[in-house]
Amino acid sequence: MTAVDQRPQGPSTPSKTPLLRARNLVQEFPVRGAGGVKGGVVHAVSNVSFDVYAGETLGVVGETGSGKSTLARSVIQAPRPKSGEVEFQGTDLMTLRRKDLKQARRQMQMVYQDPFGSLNPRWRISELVEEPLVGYGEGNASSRKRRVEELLDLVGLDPSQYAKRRSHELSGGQCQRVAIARAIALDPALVICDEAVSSLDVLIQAQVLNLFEKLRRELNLSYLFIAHDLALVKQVSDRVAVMYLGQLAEIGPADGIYRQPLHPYTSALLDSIPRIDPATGRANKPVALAGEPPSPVDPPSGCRFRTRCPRAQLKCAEEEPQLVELLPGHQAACHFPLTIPESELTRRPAGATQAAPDPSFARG
Ligand SMILES: Nc1ncnc2c1ncn2[C@@H]1O[C@H](COP(=O)(O)OP(=O)(O)OP(=O)(O)O)[C@@H](O)[C@H]1O
Repeated sequence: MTAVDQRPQGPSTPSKTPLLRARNLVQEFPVRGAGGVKGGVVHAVSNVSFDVYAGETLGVVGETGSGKSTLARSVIQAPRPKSGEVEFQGTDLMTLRRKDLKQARRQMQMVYQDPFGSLNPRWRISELVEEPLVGYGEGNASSRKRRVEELLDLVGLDPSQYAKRRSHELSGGQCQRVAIARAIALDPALVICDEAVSSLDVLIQAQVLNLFEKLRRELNLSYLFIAHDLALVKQVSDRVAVMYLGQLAEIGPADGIYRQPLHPYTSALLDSIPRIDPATGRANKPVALAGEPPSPVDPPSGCRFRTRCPRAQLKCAEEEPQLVELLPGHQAACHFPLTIPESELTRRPAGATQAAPDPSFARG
């Protein structure tokens, strides 16, 4: 993968040094066959590189099983990736010892999908929010009590009403606010949201997304925001990374990705959701993405998307496409990217043409 500068462009550029720098991340899991016999590996994340800048939200989208959660867990080294580089606030996480990793993890917190499952039902809300502070030896009982009240206020839960309750007395949205209070308790720089609003209904989703945005402004947070819902990711992200079968298909400014997708996979994903074309203002007719992703145990040679790609040619089976910057700050890994207007073109990958595709090469 070409390690080009992924700095976000334009006036919203929050900072020039990446807060998080991931390069060529690889994560694989052994597969057990019948009787526990070793049977190959799941290529869950293969050579993924990206940056997250201070104050920005990088959205990560892709079908189920594309490796989004594994990518997030690889970043926080849980478990450590098989290979690659992860640099956070200038520190190489891959070589840190357990004790130092714990310190680094103060600054990188996760919010998960299941708001109920992530909270111990026997504990009071105040104890749940206090737990990370206790775990890192922060303050004393009275300073922690004040901090817990401040945190509950920050996430929109009145401490006098909620501190003494338990999670089963709260709604899904309120539980997710508690999970967010826990995540920000130690003043992190990065919060990784793994489908953090996916289980909430639309109205509550909007409220929790507003909360994320408010916290980003007030606490100068950065987010790695993982979701399979493209519309939702667009709403919150400065930039978006599109994953397919463990690899990045495309990464770029959110507006660019949605207005001018370069990778046929991104385009197919966008076609599969009801949306308004920003250029024409017209609603599309959603078209389901054909076929199933191939097995990550035995991914296709060359481009992993070629078996479902209407533009595939022989080259796609023979050569793995590298991420190449085709528009400012906008990269795609495709030998035959979608047409780019001449006026917007920055650089074409060597040998790529816009020739008519031959789908007969789209074989598994
Ligand atoms: N611990 C594990 N052991 C074996 N395989 C795993 C493990 N964790 C993930 N995988 C596999 O790795 C691939 C990527 O999974 P991952 O959960 O990262 O995808 P995802 O994009 O987050 O999917 P979803 O949207 O469904 O959460 C899948 O094929 C999954 O089955």
